[in-house]
Amino acid sequence: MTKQQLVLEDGTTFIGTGFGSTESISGEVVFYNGITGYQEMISDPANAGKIIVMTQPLVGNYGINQDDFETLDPCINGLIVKEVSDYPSNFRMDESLDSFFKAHDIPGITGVDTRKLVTHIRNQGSMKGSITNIESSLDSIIETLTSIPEQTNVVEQVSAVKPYIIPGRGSRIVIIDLGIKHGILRELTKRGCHITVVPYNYGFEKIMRLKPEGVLLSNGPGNPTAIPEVIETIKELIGKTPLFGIGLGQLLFGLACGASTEKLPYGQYGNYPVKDLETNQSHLVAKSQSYTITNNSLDGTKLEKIYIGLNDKTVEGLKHKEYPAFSVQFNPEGSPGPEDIIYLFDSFLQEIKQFSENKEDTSNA
Ligand SMILES: NC(=O)CC[C@H](N)C(=O)O
Repeated sequence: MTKQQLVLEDGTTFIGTGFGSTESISGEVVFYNGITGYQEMISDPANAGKIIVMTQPLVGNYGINQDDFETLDPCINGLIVKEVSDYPSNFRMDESLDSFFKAHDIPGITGVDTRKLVTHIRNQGSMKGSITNIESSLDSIIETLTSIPEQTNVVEQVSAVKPYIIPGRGSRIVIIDLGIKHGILRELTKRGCHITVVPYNYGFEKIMRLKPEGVLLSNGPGNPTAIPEVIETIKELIGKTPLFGIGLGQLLFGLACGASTEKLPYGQYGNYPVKDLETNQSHLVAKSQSYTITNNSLDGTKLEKIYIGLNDKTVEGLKHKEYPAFSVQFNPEGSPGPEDIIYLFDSFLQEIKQFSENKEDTSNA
C-alpha cells in the first residue's frame, strides 16, 4: 500500500495510506456526517467533483452492492477515511470499496485523523484540496490548486443528454434532470407515475409539448447561478403546471422567484435536523448542500418558508404563495435515509390532482 497525502489549499497536509486508484486528483473538500450510506453518497450526482471526508470512523464494512446506487457512475473525486474496512461483509455485497474505487479510478486515503481534518474545515471553511503521492512537491500542488478556475456548469456533466421515458399509467411528470438521483425516480415509479426525464437545458415550450401534469426540478451539483437558462425556464413554468424542487431544484426555484443564493461556509452533507413550520414537527433529513437561499432575500418575493434548519435556521423548504409550487433543500427520498419526509412525493401528486380539478372546473364554468 502506498502512502498518499491530502494537501489543502492553505497548505495543511494529512498523510495516510492510499486505497482504490493512485491517480492524483483535486476537488472541493467537504465532510459527510452520515453513519451509513456511503454507496449512495459516492454515487449522488450532487456530489460531483468533491473530495469527501467521512466523520464515521469505519467505512466500507458492508462493501458495494448492485441495489444502492444513485446513478450509474460514481461522482465524487476522492474519499478520506479514518479506517477503510479490510474485511467487508454483507449478504448483498458484490465487491469491496477498494476494488470499486480501483475500477472507477477514484483515489481514497485511509488512516487519516479525520476528526482533526473536519475540525479544520469547520474552522476555516471548505476549500480545495488535492490527493497525491507524498513525493509531490507541496509548493507546486498549492500553486496548481489556487490556479484551478471555479468550475461553472457542472450540471452539464451529469444531466441526461437526450430525453428518456420511464413508463407508467399514473400522473405525467416531467423531470428536469440537473443530476437526478435514482431514489427520486424510485419514489415516483412506486406511485405509478409516467416519467419523462429531460436534459437540464430543455426549454419551456418543449417541456409544455410533453403535456406535463407536474414538473420536478431535480437535485444536482454546483452553483445554481451557473445555469441561468434553467432559471428562465422555471420562471415560465410557474403557474402553468405544479412544480416540486429538490436540492439544486429549490435553489433555482428561489432564484426564479427573485430570491438570491449564497455559499455556506462548509456545506451540509449527511444528516441534519429541520423543522416543518406548518406542523412545528422536527425531522431528521438527508442532505448534500454547499449553497443556500439567502434568508432575508425572501422579503418581497412571493415565497414563504415551510421548513427551516434547526441548527442554523437555513432555508430548508419554500412554497409559492399564489401557485402550486414548492421545494425542499434536502432529499425527501432519503437514499440514504432517513425517510421522515418521504410523504412530500404524495403532497406533490395531491397538488397535481388539485390543479387538474381546478382546471376542469374553470373550463366547465
Ligand atoms: N443536493 C443538491 O441538489 C445540491 C445543490 C447544490 N449543488 C448545492 O451544493 O447546494
